[in-house]
Amino acid sequence: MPRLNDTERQELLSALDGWTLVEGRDAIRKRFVFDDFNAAFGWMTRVALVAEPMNHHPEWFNVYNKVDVTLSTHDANGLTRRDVELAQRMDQLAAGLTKA
Ligand SMILES: C[C@H](O)[C@H](O)[C@H]1CNC2=NC(N)=NC(=O)C2=N1
Repeated sequence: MPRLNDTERQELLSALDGWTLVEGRDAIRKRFVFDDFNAAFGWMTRVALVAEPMNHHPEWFNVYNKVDVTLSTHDANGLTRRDVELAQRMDQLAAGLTKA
């Protein structure tokens, strides 16, 4: 899986909602804030069930109602379409559950 080229970065990454580039690494990140731990962990569980068959796994850190997610493709040492796909699936699964 090739890393995103400059054109793809401009098109695909700018279309993502709330994801930002990580400094010093070719990766994107987003903080999801839920009502409580149950909502956060329920979402993480649903994401896990989507990520596993994609064979694409998030780096994430959860405290109570917050989940900090970093996406990058380790095999490519940077961002690929797989990261964009997983980011979109995460956003879909979080729709209506996250706080501003
Ligand atoms: C061997 C296995 O296919 C790889 O380690 C998979 C698993 N999950 C992965 N997840 C992510 N985020 N990037 C990868 O390159 C990756 N590779």
